[in-house]
Amino acid sequence: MVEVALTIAGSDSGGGAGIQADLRTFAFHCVHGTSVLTCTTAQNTLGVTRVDALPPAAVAAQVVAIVEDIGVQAAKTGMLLNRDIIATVVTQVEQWAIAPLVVDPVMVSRAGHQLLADDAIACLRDLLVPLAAVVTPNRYEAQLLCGMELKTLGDMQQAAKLIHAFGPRAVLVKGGGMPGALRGTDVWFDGDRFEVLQAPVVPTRNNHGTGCTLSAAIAANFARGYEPLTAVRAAKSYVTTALKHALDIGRGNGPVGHFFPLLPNAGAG
Ligand SMILES: Nc1ncnc2c1ncn2[C@@H]1O[C@H](COP(=O)(O)OP(=O)(O)O)[C@@H](O)[C@H]1O
Ligand SMILES: Cc1ncc(COP(=O)(O)O)c(N)n1
Repeated sequence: MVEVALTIAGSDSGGGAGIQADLRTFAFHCVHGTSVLTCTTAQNTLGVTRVDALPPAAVAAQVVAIVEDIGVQAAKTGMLLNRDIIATVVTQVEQWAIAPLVVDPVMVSRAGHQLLADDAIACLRDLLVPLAAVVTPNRYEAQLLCGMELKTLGDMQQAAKLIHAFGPRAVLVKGGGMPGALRGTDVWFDGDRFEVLQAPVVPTRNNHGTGCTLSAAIAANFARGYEPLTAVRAAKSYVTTALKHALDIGRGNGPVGHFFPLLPNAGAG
């Protein structure tokens, strides 16, 4: 049997993050990737210059086309942009019982461009996050979701607990935006136990798409039947290796190297 995963996310014209990173990650994990596009971004390694939303009806129609015919074993959400798209995604996820769902609460790009409207944060938190098997905020997203500043490992743990209270089955607070050694450290909380997932810090500026890749890898591992924490550990290990083989392209933050074993001249970036 071929496992199928779904990504509901935005397009990154530069190919480093968003739908493009998700589909490469699914392919690496030998999972068939289906995709629901929410918006296009004109984007490269330096930043985002334009964002265009798809009509909510177009988002809904893509979901229907996939689930009515193909079916999915797991899904993830990425950039959802605005309240109308979030509401549409919530309706579709509930109607078709799409699960397990990984929610990557994408809000700001690596280069600081806002990817989610201010008035959509509460909507994401109250309507979509409770449907998640795992929600994966980075430092800034965690701060916006729970209203506290994250500076230490203890802060990451407290934030994970606060975000868990919004209703997801588990929370992974990611450390890519944290200072020092915490940069490679993520905190898992499932309501029962905390786990600190540590990886050595990879010294590269080519880190575009790390969060998208991580959440897509978790979804791919879910599609393959992994238990949640096992899926997350394997996904983190994949992202660390992909970061080590990041691509030194463009003048800004290059993308992680999704197909590192196949790269003839894979460098550390
Ligand atoms: N320089 C780095 N070295 C090692 N791991 C990293 C580094 N930067 C990010 N990560 C890891 O990549 C994953 C994505 O995290 P993060 O970069 O915070 O997400 P986002 O792209 O959403 O901001 C996490 O597992 C994080 O620990
Ligand atoms: C379409 C899209 N989705 C998500 C991100 C976040 O990715 P990153 O945090 O690596 O910039 C992005 N930049 N663009």
